[in-house]
Amino acid sequence: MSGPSVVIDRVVKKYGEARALGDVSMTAAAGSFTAIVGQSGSGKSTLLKTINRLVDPTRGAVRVGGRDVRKSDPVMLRRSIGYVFQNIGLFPHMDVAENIAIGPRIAGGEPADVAALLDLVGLPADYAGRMPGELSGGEAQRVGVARALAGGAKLLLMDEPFGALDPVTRDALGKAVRKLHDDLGLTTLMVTHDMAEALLLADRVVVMRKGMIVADATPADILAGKAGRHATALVEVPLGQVERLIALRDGATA
Ligand SMILES: Nc1ncnc2c1ncn2[C@@H]1O[C@H](COP(=O)(O)OP(=O)(O)OP(=O)(O)O)[C@@H](O)[C@H]1O
Repeated sequence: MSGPSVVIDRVVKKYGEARALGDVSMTAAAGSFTAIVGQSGSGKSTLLKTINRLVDPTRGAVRVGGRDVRKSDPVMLRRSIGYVFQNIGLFPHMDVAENIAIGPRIAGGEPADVAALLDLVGLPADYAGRMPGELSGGEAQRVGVARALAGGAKLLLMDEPFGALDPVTRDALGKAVRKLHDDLGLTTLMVTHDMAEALLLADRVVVMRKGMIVADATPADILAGKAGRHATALVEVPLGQVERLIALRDGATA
């Protein structure tokens, strides 16, 4: 069974007079991988947080699996939704196993299968006994993903999950998360600043600007320039870099 669909239906979020989201609508199909990109302050994190009720919209509705999230208790809702963010915030005084298992333990549900979860995120079983201070940034993010999935969540929200990592680790972790998404049949929404990462990992890319969605298209359509000028402008940056690198390589080998 795949993860639930997510529907954002004409959502507005105001902080006082400031409008972080203005009449935003989108649908993430069950089992899809959606990337949300856009400049700093465009509303990406706010949009993601309306799904697990860390933010309640001023107007509009959010539905997960067809159910309005306002009908769910926020704590129960968050237990059913995995959430990974930058600098994941592992508990420093607990070892990796305890960090992964904390959600199900507090909820009083089935204990987490720590060994299976470590395997799922590509960490050796003996990492269970390590303390967070003994992990690299990439390893800590892997533990964060394991913790997010420990309660059996089929919906995964990720907010700049690889933001603090070097490009090689970032690429490896991106591929690992995409594989996990496919193997477990998750629905995944990932906020990222990085258009190249979004294009390479997601089925669909949503571009935000000033609290609005200005493009919503497949990577192929965005790369073909069919998704409007804002999306095209964001693609030109990585494509331009690739072209310059290739020219540099060809110049060096000529
Ligand atoms: N709790 C809050 N109180 C007041 N304003 C807020 C709050 N959270 C976000 N904002 C404002 O809402 C707007 C959107 O913020 P948001 O964090 O969603 O953007 P973002 O696209 O995720 O940015 P970044 O990429 O920098 O994380 C910004 O102008 C921000 O200052």
